[in-house]
Amino acid sequence: MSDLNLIEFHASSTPALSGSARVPGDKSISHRSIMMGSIAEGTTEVEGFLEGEDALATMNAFRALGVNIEGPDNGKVKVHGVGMHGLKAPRQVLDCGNSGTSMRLMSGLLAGQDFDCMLTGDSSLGKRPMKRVIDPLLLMGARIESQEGGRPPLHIHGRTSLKAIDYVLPMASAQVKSCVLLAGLYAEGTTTVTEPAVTRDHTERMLRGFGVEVVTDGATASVKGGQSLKATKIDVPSDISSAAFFMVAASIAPDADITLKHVGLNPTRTGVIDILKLMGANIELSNHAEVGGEPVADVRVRSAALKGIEIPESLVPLAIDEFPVLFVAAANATGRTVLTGAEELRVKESDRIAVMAHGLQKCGIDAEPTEDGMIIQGLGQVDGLRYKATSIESQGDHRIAMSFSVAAIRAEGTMVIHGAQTVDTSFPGFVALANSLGMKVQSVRKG
Ligand SMILES: O=C(O)C1=C[C@@H](OP(=O)(O)O)[C@@H](O)[C@H](O)C1
Ligand SMILES: C=C(OP(=O)(O)O)C(=O)O
Repeated sequence: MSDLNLIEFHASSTPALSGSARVPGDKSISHRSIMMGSIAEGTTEVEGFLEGEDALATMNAFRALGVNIEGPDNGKVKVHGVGMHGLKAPRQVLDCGNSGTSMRLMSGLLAGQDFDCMLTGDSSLGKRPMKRVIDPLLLMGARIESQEGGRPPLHIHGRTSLKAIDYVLPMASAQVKSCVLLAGLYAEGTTTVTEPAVTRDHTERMLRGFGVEVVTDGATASVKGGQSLKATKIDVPSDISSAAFFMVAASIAPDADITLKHVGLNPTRTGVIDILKLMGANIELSNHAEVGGEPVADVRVRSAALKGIEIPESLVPLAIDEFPVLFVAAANATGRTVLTGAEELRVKESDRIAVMAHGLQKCGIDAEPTEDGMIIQGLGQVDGLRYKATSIESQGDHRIAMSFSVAAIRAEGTMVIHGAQTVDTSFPGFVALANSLGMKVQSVRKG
């Protein structure tokens, strides 16, 4: 489905953005609420669950594993946990759709079950590397078969005797860290993961919320096998990765003042705010609170004269999903923006370096892809429209479709974005919300 052109976005420029909005729930936390709720004892109640295709793929997979899950109903979900050893062999292949998080985290959780299962996904997921989770799981004693080069589908053979490992992650990946920690719950001994740079820590936080002891010490997280999870309540904050589109939109629009409500501000996710502030963005936080172990706040963003910067590499994993839209910010900044140390962008739903550079070049922007990043010569704060609108292929990647909808704010003409149905993976209702803030995005059904 991801390769088809079922929906086109027609996006055009707008001078002003105003109002306030609450973007949907955090995708990473929504996935984890289903996974941990399923293996917990008791009923976990979730609020603010993201009803996007990725999180729904995780939900359907756990239903196929015998878990009774009620909802989603306006973001409310009830997961009737079956306990650590209550999952059942699925009768069908588990379809992870477009979602790397589903496949990588579920691999860890399923490696220690006493049944076999198959994990598959769409054509975008079919190209993504799974060797990064297979390698540590094999070290733990799991039995997993994959396609050539460690690609999906994955065949996970039941194995109830995993052994704990001390694993140093070869790349900064919260998905791999989480996969190993979830497998560690089923292993004999204490499993330790060390990361080369700070990555999102929702798994560690949520495991603690379910009563599991997770020991963290600097770059290392450890979990002892054989612990059980106790059901809890989870309030999912708004997804900062979805809010990021409007942070950039309001920064580059000539006359903008918007507020994004109840945004998750876990410090392992706030790189986008730090980077935009370094570029000169006008961002203010208020109403700080904590929900279910995760910090949240309202984020007010006003127009600003952005300037190009060298993005500090330490911020890369903390903003990993926001680079497509940060490239749009850079295109509208004065001077050169340089991103390095971001080779992980090449193995997301699309090669986000190649696809974004190509699209920006089609708009007439000087964007030079490098092996691990991009160099963008921003067009700066000239009045009026900055570059030309063009036609963009989403390449099965929601963040590409939404980033070019934002780029249209400063483009001359109508940006036509093909295959835009992919935004439903992470941001159902994107078009309505964007238009409510003053953006001009039309969703056109094809065929
Ligand atoms: O753990 C998670 O929920 C995620 C981790 C990141 O992936 P990597 O672990 O591959 O960096 C991110 O890109 C993805 O959208 C969600
Ligand atoms: C990379 C992403 O997700 P996933 O890896 O779960 O497909 C994303 O949402 O940008």
